[in-house]
Amino acid sequence: MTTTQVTLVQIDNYGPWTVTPEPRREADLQTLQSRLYADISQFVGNRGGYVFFTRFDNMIAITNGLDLEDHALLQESVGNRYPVTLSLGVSTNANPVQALADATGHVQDAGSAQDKNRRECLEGRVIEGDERREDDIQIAHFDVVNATGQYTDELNAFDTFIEIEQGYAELMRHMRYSHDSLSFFVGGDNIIVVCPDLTADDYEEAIYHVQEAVDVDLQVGVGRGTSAHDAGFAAKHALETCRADGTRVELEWE
Ligand SMILES: Nc1nc2c(ncn2[C@@H]2O[C@H](COP(=O)(O)OP(=O)(O)OP(=O)(O)O)[C@@H](O)[C@H]2O)c(=O)[nH]1
Repeated sequence: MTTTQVTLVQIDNYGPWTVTPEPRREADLQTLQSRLYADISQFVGNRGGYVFFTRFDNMIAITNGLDLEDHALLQESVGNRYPVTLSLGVSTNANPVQALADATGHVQDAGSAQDKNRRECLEGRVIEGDERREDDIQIAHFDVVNATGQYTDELNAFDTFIEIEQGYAELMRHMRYSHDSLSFFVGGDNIIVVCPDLTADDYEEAIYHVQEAVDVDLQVGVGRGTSAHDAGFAAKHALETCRADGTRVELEWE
């Protein structure tokens, strides 16, 4: 059974900061947000985790393998180098949506996202080292079948973007409400989904749903592992099997 450890990363009091003493240049905010994301991705990734940029002011990380000291070090390092600070909430659950809900609750209980007195809160619990198992994380790596031939080489870049985003929007809602899973667009035509113990039939059903709803054709490789990296890497290999064999769903462990 999966045990996903999820960390909500929230920039403290960011909204007011972006307009104090007057609105800041948008390009500077975009640069700050993408550099901060890159730094957090490197920190978490070096420890086997994944972080997804989501809204940039709130990011969601899969942190199996990171303990509370790691989280505190991330806060200290960002606080030393950026004009903003981070609050972190951590939780674990077999259901990734529930883990994220609990992690979010920890941060919300510490104060509003726009409370100037809430800074660098770190709340929650992590999986202890001796409780870690090989099937703690299940990750599905989806991509659009032949996105290059269907869209990239055919449509203008914005119309391609609309098609890919439509597929993402439909998949993310379906996986959230029908399969307790968290889906994240990661670039190109790729979507990484953090799942509980789903079966091949569940993935077939999701692909069929997206096809019917928005006419976007997906394939998926699924992997398991102790960390997000292990599971995600196995998922990438399974996706290569889809590409080689022309199949739509491949589970790395079957
Ligand atoms: N984040 C991420 N992006 C990827 C990955 N693989 C491919 N991409 C992106 O997806 C785009 C399209 O590449 P592919 O998915 O290989 O191309 P395709 O035309 O859909 O071909 P098939 O997937 O073989 O059907 C690339 O330009 C990259 O931006 C990956 O593992 N991770």
